[in-house]
Amino acid sequence: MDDVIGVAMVMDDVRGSSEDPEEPIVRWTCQPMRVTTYATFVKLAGRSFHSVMSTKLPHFAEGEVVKGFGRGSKELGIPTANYPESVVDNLPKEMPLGVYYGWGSVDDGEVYKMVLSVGWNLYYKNTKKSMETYLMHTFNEDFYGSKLKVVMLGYIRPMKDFSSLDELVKAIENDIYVAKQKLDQPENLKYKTNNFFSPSGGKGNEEAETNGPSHISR
Ligand SMILES: Cc1cc2nc3c(=O)[nH]c(=O)nc-3n(C[C@H](O)[C@H](O)[C@H](O)COP(=O)(O)O)c2cc1C
Ligand SMILES: Nc1ncnc2c1ncn2[C@@H]1O[C@H](COP(=O)(O)OP(=O)(O)O)[C@@H](O)[C@H]1O
Repeated sequence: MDDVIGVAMVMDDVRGSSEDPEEPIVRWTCQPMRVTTYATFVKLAGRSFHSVMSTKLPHFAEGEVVKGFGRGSKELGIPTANYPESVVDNLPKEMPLGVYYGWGSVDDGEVYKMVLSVGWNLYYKNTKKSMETYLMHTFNEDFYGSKLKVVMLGYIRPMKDFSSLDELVKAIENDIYVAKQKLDQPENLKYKTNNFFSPSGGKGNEEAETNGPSHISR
């Protein structure tokens, strides 16, 4: 097997297989992966992630803003507008959980830069998947019940479990910094004026046709 140089991390369920009460319930093990060169391994791993992203982004979503867990503004100083389950359920299953950047608008108003998390909020041990958007604008009041439109354009990082709230806030602040830079790039800037954000409500796909498939959840 001299052509096996890749290693895949595999999660094993080891419940009941050990006398040791300290033994974790699951254990990560390394298993060989058959590839001929290191370059192929890197290419395959990178390509599978990239190919998912390039077929799923841009992702256009639209829905009513609903109440979340009431922790965003109070604890973090970063309010996040939550989508209802119907919109979350419409996300393509293959789309990785994590933090995305893009553009967003409320009730067909101005279009702002945004960061959005998709996941289970590991820090809070949530059991329900959520989609939470922070729009980079200071609003005079809450907008529960309003229509939130977003286009997700790029992926920043996976969701993480932090040991303190301070670390979570710092990570989100860094996401905002990254998003601001990315969204100023011409290939992302052009989505700010996409027909999707007009009151007549294009699907967003018109512009995306040149960039590959896109998906909308309403
Ligand atoms: C850009 C961004 C990144 C986030 N990253 C994480 C993360 O890595 N881990 C995590 O547990 N929660 C993360 N969150 C979710 C926050 O924990 C969440 O916004 C907070 O729990 C408020 O929830 P609520 O608005 O439903 O009350 C992120 C949220 C945003 C907007
Ligand atoms: N810049 C903003 N981005 C997102 N939501 C905002 C913003 N400013 C005000 N809000 C309001 O704050 C709400 C989120 O507050 P938050 O404390 O996270 O509560 P919840 O847990 O109910 O989502 C949003 O639903 C929205 O009405």
